[in-house]
Amino acid sequence: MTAARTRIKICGLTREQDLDAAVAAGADAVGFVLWEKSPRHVPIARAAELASRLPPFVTPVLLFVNESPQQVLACCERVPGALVQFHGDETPAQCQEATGDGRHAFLRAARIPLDGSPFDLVRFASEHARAQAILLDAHVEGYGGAGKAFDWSRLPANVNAHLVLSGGLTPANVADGIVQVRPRCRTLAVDVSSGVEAAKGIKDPEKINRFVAAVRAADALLAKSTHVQLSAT
Ligand SMILES: O=C(O)c1ccccc1N[C@@H]1O[C@H](COP(=O)(O)O)[C@@H](O)[C@H]1O
Repeated sequence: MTAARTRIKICGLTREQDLDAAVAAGADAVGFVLWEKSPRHVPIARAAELASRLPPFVTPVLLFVNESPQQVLACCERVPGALVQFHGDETPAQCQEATGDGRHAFLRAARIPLDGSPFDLVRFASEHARAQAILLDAHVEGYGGAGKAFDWSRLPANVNAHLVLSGGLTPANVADGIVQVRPRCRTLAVDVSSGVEAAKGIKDPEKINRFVAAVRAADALLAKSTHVQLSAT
């Protein structure tokens, strides 16, 4: 399946005006970083307050790094309809326990080496088969949100999973990322934090708009090429 609309997640929100800008631009999901060591950290009460502004069909995502299952579950109770993002070293069993045995859907981040050393994504996706999607980020110190892109061309040709491409995406490179990664997976979403910021935790509405426009342009390009391929058969 290559012609579906690319879903968009804007992550690391800390302010009402940034959340509103993401929604107005057409984001499908917005992320709140609950890991205390992040410069974008928000306490759960603040995440819940921001999430309460969301209109229907925009999903709040709660990002954790190696958090206890009890705490993850308690946070999910505070944000109805939240999707969980595990961005640390969580095992499949820990993800399962922390989401109440499947009560809450979750994304599992795969951290792809930047130095070209091998990473078995097909195996990782199969080990984390209960994840709604596998989120791809660059392997960086501090777990994520570093604005670093890995080499997309090294991904396997066929990953039987829904993927979320992240790590160093910007309005300038996201279309290339979509064109390279979409054909390799079941469906593709993109996730951005640093690339639409004015400063850490502070988003730039103009960058958000340009990011969303670039995603839509890539979608249009792919739809056109799929149409050309279908007409030729
Ligand atoms: O945003 C953070 O500070 C963060 C901290 C720890 C783990 C993940 C974090 N952010 C996520 O990292 C990816 C890539 O972000 P970027 O666009 O390269 O800045 C994305 O999923 C963020 O949600």
